[in-house]
Amino acid sequence: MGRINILDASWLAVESEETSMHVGNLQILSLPPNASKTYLRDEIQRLKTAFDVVKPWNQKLAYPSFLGKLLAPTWVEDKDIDLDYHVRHSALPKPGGERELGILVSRLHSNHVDFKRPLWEFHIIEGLENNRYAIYTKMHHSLIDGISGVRLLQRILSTDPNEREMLAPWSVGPKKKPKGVATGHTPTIQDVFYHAIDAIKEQANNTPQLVSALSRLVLSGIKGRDELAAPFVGPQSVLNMRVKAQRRIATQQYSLDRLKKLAKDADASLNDIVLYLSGSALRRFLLERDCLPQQALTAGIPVNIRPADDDGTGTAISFMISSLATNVADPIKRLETIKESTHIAKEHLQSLPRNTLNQYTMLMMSPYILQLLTGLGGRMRPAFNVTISNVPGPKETLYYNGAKLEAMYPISLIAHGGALNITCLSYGESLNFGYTGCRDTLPSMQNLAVYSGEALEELDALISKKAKTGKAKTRKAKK
Ligand SMILES: CCCCC/C=C\C/C=C\CCCCCCCC(=O)SCCNC(=O)CCNC(=O)[C@H](O)C(C)(C)COP(=O)(O)OP(=O)(O)OC[C@H]1O[C@@H](n2cnc3c(N)ncnc32)[C@H](O)[C@@H]1OP(=O)(O)O
Ligand SMILES: CCCCCCCCCCCCCCCCO
Repeated sequence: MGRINILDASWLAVESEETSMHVGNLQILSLPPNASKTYLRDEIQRLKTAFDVVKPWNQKLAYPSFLGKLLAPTWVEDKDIDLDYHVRHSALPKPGGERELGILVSRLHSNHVDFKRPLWEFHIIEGLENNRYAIYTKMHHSLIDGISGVRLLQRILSTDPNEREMLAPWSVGPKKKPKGVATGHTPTIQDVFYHAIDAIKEQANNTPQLVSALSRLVLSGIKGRDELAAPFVGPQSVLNMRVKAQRRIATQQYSLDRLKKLAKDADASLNDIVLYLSGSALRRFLLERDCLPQQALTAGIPVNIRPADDDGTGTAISFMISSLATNVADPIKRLETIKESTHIAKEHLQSLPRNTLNQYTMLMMSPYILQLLTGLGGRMRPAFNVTISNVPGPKETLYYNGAKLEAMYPISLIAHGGALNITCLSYGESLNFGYTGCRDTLPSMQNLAVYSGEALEELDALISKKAKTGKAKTRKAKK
């Protein structure tokens, strides 16, 4: 892997005692038919003694020199990885339901990874009712994002329920690269300089487009000149103070087909529906606490900028910003406002050439990164009020050594000035929401999940009614 890219380096830079920058994945599996009593213990033993450990699982950080430390660390291979440390076995207290699992995973997600070792942990959790168990995997965001995570997962798991003797997750290599493609190398000090020079050269070549896109963002923020939601224009809210180290997680599952049908009927994108459900739940949640800002909350939405054929690691995301229309009481008008806002944000992002997206992202996010580095995060206007991320996951049912993957939920990160992250990840027929929040800011965060379910019922009913009224009017007009 060697040189670390600027986006990945940013996640490392803003890591702090209160803001760990790892992400996670919670999977629920059913035990294979006829699993022995020692199935999980045996499985863990097998995983801990895996012979090969490949990227990204064997990568640890190194600071090649004093100068390297100033610029960025590099990735080196840990040739003596201690799997007994990384692979953990836990059990749930009775009755071993979703509640007990949520409490345990909230605690596991609150702990930092060890920065002297490869930046991941793998937990097998037994004692989940109805013959099931769970896997919680944690990895630093500098090594993985939602899209690379899904691609990795698809290589590890199988669509064949009868496949056995499967490799440990950390032994599954990337797909073979075509000949002639450069692979990672041991980093040298020159790499650090070349990295900086490349970045400056690339930036100079693309300056006109970048300046134009950033000016539009800045002007829309200052003058409210167009409907493009800009960073640092969202209102202050209880979600945008400083956060503490402990996390709380909540989950929610919906039928993907139901949401897609609703999106079609409402002439919206699936992502608009995700934003609508999250914004509507937040509106109700904050209204009940008498702290809904008058101005609409904004969402920071990670956008995948990874090429379709890339199965590498690290981060390849940009951000767009959309209004959540939390100041609009009428549900249909709220959805229309969100649709308009995401339409403009997408068109803005698409106006940029692909090779400028990393620089654009860094320039857009750097004031926030600076806030975080200088301790001002959560003490000034937030970059956006809440992060809402939508990750397309595997469509097929997946298995590991005969154990069926029943469900999986994304668990993400938060930072000062943004106490809540909502990420959804599809799997098969379902869209699975993971809420990650600051434990102290959001004591009743599960309500957000409940309210988003109720917002869905309400919108479903309104859109069906609208469709029926429309049809009735057409029939009448025909007569
Ligand atoms: C046992 C071994 C264990 C090992 C575990 C190893 C690794 C862990 C595994 C997984 C890790 C997950 C960890 C989660 C970490 C979270 C951290 C992050 O969040 S990083 C940021 C990630 N986010 C992204 O990269 C964003 C990606 N999304 C996009 O870019 C989106 O496209 C969008 C910009 C948000 C929205 O785009 P658009 O407006 O164009 O979307 P539409 O709604 O119009 O959709 C277009 C098209 O796609 C379909 N769609 C949309 N969303 C989904 C979805 N979630 N699932 C399925 N399909 C989806 C939609 O229906 C449209 O389709 P069609 O055109 O056919 O109608
Ligand atoms: C890709 C740019 C890197 C930005 C670096 C750190 C800023 C921290 C912001 C945290 C809020 C965003 C969380 C998004 C998580 C999903 O990717």
